[in-house]
Amino acid sequence: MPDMTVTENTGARTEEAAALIGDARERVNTLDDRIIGLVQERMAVSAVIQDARITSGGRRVNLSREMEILGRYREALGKPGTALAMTLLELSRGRV
Ligand SMILES: O=C(O)C(=O)C[C@]1(C(=O)O)C=C[C@@H](O)C=C1
Repeated sequence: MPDMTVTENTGARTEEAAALIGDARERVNTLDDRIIGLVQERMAVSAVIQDARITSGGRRVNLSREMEILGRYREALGKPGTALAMTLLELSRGRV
């Protein structure tokens, strides 16, 4: 009889699978922490660019640059990459 506390948490049906999933979930959590940190770092760098542009008399948004970024993410990750890039842009410059 498998340990139900472990298998309920992971959805696994064997102890072996539950252990593997537990380890892999730790790695996913570590990666997510790093991704969140990188997103926050991206937001801060983007704010520096936007402030410089606005202070110099320009506009917050630069559409041609956004198209370039959307293209990079789409090329690397496909259609969901475009959605991810749009979310990153919204986090970085707010809604337009
Ligand atoms: O690259 C710029 O010029 C930025 O202002 C940064 C950034 C971004 O977060 O990627 C933010 C707003 C612009 O519309 C385009 C891109």
